Amino acid sequence: MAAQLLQGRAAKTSQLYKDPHNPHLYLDRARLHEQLGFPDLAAADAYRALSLLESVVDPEGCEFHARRRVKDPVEGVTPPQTQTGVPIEGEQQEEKEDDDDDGTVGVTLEEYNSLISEVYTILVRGLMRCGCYRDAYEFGVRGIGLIRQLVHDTANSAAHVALDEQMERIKEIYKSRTAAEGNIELDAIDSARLPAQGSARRVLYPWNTQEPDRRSPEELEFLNKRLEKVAPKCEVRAVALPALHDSTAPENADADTEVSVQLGLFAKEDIAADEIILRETSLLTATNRLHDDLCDACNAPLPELSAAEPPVACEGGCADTIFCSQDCHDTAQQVYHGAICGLEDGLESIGKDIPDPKDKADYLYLLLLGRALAMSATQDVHALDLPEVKYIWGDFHDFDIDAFVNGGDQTKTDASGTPPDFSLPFSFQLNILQPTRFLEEMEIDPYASLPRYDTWVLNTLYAKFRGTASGRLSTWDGGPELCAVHPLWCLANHSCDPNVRWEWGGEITFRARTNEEKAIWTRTLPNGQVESKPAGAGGIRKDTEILNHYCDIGLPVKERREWACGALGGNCRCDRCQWEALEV
Ligand SMILES: C[S@@+](CC[C@H](N)C(=O)[O-])C[C@H]1O[C@@H](n2cnc3c(N)ncnc32)[C@H](O)[C@@H]1O
Repeated sequence: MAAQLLQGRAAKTSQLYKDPHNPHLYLDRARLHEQLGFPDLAAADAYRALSLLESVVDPEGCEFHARRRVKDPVEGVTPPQTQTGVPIEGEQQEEKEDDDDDGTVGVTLEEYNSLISEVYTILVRGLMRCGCYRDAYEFGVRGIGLIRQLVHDTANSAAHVALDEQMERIKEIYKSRTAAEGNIELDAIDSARLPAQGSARRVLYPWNTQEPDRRSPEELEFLNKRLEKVAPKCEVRAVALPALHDSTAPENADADTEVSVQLGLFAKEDIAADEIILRETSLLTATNRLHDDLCDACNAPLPELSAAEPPVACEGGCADTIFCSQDCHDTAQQVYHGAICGLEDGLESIGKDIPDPKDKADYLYLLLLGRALAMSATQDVHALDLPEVKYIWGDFHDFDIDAFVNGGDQTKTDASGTPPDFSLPFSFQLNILQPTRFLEEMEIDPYASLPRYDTWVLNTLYAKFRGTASGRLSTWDGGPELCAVHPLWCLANHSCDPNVRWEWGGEITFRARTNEEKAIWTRTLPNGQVESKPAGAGGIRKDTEILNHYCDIGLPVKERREWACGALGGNCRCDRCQWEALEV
C-alpha cells in the first residue's frame, strides 16, 4: 500500500518537473503526501497550488501564473489527465486559443473554482497536524470566507465542514493559552497568541537518493582523504554510541542497551597537550547582523581600511558585501556569491532584524539555508550534494511508513496535538514561505526549480544543520548571531569530559586539552557528601576518540544535559554525566 502511494508520488513529481506551474498536480501530490504521513509536505504543495491559483483571479499581482500542459513536450501528445483535471465545458476550444508554443494553457476560472476549496482544506489540515496553529488559523479564516462566496449551501460543502472543524480546534487551543472562555468568535482570536512554530518528521525520505552510505569503506576513505588536509593526525571511523532519542522521557531513563552506529573522529597517533589538531574553514556560514563588520565569506573580522591588505568590496557592486581578503572575495564568487551578485537589496531583507529574540536561532538556520541555496545555484549542484552538506549527520528518526499507511499510528498525538515523533522544528514561515522568497529574490522560479529545491530537500537541509551547526553569541545581547557548518569538525562526538577545546574565528580549530583544562568530576551522594574524581591527563593517545563538547562543561550535570539535549537528540549519557547523576 505504501509502495503504491510512493510510486504515485514519484509519478506525480515527474509530471510536475515537466509541468511545474500546474496547480492540479500540486494538489494531487499534496493528497499523496498527506496519505503518506507528511502533512508538512502536503501543506507546502497545497500552498504552491494556492499561490498559482491566485494568479487566475489576480494575474497582475502574481509573478508566476497557473498554466497546465496540454501536450507532452517531447512526444507532442496530451499527457494523462490529473485526478482533479476533470474536463471542463468549452475547454477544447479555449485550449486552441490559449495554447502558445510551450504546449501549455492558462488555468481557467472554472478550474480555480473546482480546486480552491480542497487546496485550503489540505493546507490548513497540514499546518494543524504540524502544530503551526497561527498560520493554520490565518488560512482557515481566508478559506472559509472564500468558500462562503463560492458555495451557497455551506452546510453541504465538505471543505467548509472540514475547515470549520479545524477552526473549532483552534478555538480550543486558543482558550487553553489565553484567559478566553466559553463560546468565542473566530474573528475575536488574536493570532499572535497562537504558536507559529510546529514540527515535522525528521526522516530520511524514502525517495532521497542523495544520502550516501557514510559507513561504507569507499565513503570513509573519501572522508579521510578530505580530513587529511585539515586534521592530518585524525581519522574518521565508525563508532557505536548510546541511542539517545526519547531518553528524556522518564520511562526511558534506564534504556541503556540500544546503540546507534555513527561516525566519530579518532587520533591516528599520540597528540601532545595544547597541540592544534584540526583547522577547518567553511563558507557555509550565516549571520543575522545587518551591515556587518565581518567578512561575508568566512565571518572573520574585517581588516582596518588603512591596513596593508584592506577589505575587498564585491566587484559586482553589492554595497554591503565586503570580504576580508581578495582570496575570500574570489572564493566567494565561485562558491556562493556568483548566483546572488547584484541581488543584495532584495536578499538582505530576509531573515535579519528579528524582533522576537526567541526566534533568532531559528532564523539563523534559515539564513544558513539561504547560503546553501546560493551555493547550489552558483556551483550548479543539488543542495544535498554540496560537500559541506552531503556527509553530515541529519539525526533522522525511524519512520515505519507501512505501519502509518496501514493505519498504525495515525491517531497518536501528544498533549499539543502533534505526533511525538515529529522532531524537526517546522513552520510555515521558515520551511515554506521564506525559502520561496529566497528563490524569487535569487531570480529562480521556485516551481520550475522543484527538482533542486523541493520542500523535502529544504527539510533535509534543516535536519542536517540543526544537528551540526556551531553558533556564536552576540557580545551585545547574548543572543545567537553567527552560525556555521564545518563538515569535518562536526564529525566529532560529545563528552562532558572532552579531550579538545574548540575555537572559531575565521577558521574553526580543535586544540588538545592540557592537564589543567580537563574536567573535574563532582557529585553529591545521597548522604550529602560531595565526592570528586581527579581530572584525567591532557593530550590524546593514539586510537582514542576525539571528544568535543556541545555545552559548557563547567555547569552541573542537570544543566549540562538540558543545554546539550537539542544537539544530542536526548539526555547525555557520557561517563561523567552518568557518574555525576549517580547512575553508575
Ligand atoms: C555533530 S554530530 C556528531 C557526529 C555524528 N556522530 C556523525 O556520525 O556524523 C551529533 C550527533 O552525534 C551523536 N552523538 C554525539 N555525541 C554523542 C554522545 N556522547 N552520546 C550519544 N550520541 C552522541 C548524536 O546522535 C548527535 O545528534
